[in-house]
Amino acid sequence: MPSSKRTSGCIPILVPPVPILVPHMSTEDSEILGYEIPAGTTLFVNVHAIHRDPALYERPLDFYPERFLGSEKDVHGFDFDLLPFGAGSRMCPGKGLGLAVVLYTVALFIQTCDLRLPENLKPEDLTDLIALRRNSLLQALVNPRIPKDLVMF
Ligand code: HEM
Repeated sequence: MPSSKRTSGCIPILVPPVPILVPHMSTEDSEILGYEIPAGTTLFVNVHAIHRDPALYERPLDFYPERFLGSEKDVHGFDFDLLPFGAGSRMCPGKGLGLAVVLYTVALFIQTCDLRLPENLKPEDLTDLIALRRNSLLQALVNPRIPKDLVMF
């Protein structure tokens, strides 16, 4: 599997950090789903809605990263149903750095800490928390399991 195909599952798609892409402008007259879009129209792409569309994703609201195992979809702007970094000439120029930082941070946490839920939370509550809905705080008990002088955060 080429390395570019391995990154899709790392990115939270349920609540994309940029839910509506930066404004794009159509450069020519076009028609999308029966809507006429004249050249020069300012367009807002609602990635938040695309990533929750049950026509595109089975069980879209579930935290279910395995959905990408064996999938050919990637986050590099060619699959228009998976656009955490946008697409085209205005696509996120920090994509490589963003992917590396997310991967590094998650790997560091898993390698160096035991993560547990507080007693008042059950694993099934985790879906809401991982989805980072605005009204719920992410709560976790974090215990370093390497010597304190090696902890870098
Ligand atoms: C996981 C991390 C990140 C995500 C999910 C993300 C997502 C996005 C998205 C969706 C856009 C709009 C693209 C479009 O409209 O087609 C964007 C634009 C942009 N991002 Fe990121 N980004 C991330 C990290 C970064 C980093 C690390 C940098 C800089 C070091 C960065 C700099 C920018 C800039 C400058 C734009 C505007 C590009 C333009 O308008 O031409 N991003 N980002």
